[in-house]
Amino acid sequence: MPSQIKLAVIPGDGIGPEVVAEALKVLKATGVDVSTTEFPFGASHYLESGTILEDSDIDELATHDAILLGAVGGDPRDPRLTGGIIERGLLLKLRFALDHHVNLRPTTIFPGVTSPLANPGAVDFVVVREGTEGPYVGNGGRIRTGTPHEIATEVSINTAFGVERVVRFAFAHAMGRDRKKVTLVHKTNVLVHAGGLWQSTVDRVASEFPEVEVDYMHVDAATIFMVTKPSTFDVIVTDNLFGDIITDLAAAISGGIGLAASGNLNPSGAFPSMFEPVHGSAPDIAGKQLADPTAAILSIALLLSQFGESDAAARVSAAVEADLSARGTTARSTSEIGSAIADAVAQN
Ligand SMILES: NC(=O)C1=CN([C@@H]2O[C@H](COP(=O)(O)OP(=O)(O)OC[C@H]3O[C@@H](n4cnc5c(N)ncnc54)[C@H](O)[C@@H]3O)[C@@H](O)[C@H]2O)C=CC1
Ligand SMILES: CC(C)CC(=O)C(=O)O
Ligand SMILES: [Mg+2]
Repeated sequence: MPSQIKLAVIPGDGIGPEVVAEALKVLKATGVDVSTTEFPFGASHYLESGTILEDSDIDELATHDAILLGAVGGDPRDPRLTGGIIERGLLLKLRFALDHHVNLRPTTIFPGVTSPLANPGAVDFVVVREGTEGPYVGNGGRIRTGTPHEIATEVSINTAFGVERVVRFAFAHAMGRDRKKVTLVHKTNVLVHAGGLWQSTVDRVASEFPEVEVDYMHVDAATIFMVTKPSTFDVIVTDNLFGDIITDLAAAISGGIGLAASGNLNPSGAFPSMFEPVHGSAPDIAGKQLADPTAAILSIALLLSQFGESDAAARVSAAVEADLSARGTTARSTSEIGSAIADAVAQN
């Protein structure tokens, strides 16, 4: 573990800078020795400079111990930003280049938080989403464009190597949890090729983890059980696309997208891991101090845990829990929430 954590900070677009500012307040309040370097990448930087993320930028980011990212994605009405040019050229490019093959997304209902579910029961699961493969790799194309016979493909990539390493991570992660259960979420009844690889990999890896209970659920059914009986899940392992979709649902059932933290992990440590809220740049509320910074702040707790700073991580989580319990109905700005949590961390 480094004596000082060198953190690269990419505030990004929309509410990204607003929530990152609060996350950094809280990080500072922990007293952990962290140096921060801010990078301007995002939609505005692209519109000003014409570049999104150069290879040299990645090299520079890779000299850091970790990355904190707010969110990226510019004004959806701007024709220069269509096709997710920033999301793909910045966020996905970074995840791929820095080999963030584990996208860890914990889901829990904190005390005092109201879930929209009628009977939430116990909600405490973590989604282990594959982060470097699936249909997000850009393997596709369009032919006969502009004709009624246009063909578009978006081919999902699933390698034995890529699937096995994330499945292994999920089982190892389950071993550190009370319930020790892994559920593969996929669509093996239709996506038989990719699904077959995922299922056979889970079966093989499972034999090395006899203490772990293994389950399978089709992704459509998983969306039912996440709402009707979320206690079904402990560790979910799934591909990049399904993981993206079900973690927004997971965020919603646990009290809101503004509470959902994530880590894009490179477990080998060869590259810096990247911590970010699950949400996007939320252009509908950007610039108004309406965003909940809790997800970004909880991403700091994940970051601190990753660096063995378990005491500081626990102080951040405890301060968030206390703040959530006391929220009531009084509206507070992004900055007011961040300052309250930072003050609580500093006092503990
Ligand atoms: N990791 C990233 O950088 C991500 C970027 N995006 C990008 O963000 C842009 C907007 O995407 P959307 O699909 O609208 O998803 P979004 O997550 O930005 O917003 C969905 C809804 O949740 C609300 N919301 C999001 N974060 C919130 C917070 N912290 N507090 C309170 N409310 C919050 C928004 O106001 C909006 O109503 C797009 O350009 C998209 O591609 C989307 C998801 C992840
Ligand atoms: C914007 C996408 C590239 C990513 C996303 O929605 C996510 O990682 O949750
Ligand atoms: Mg998403």
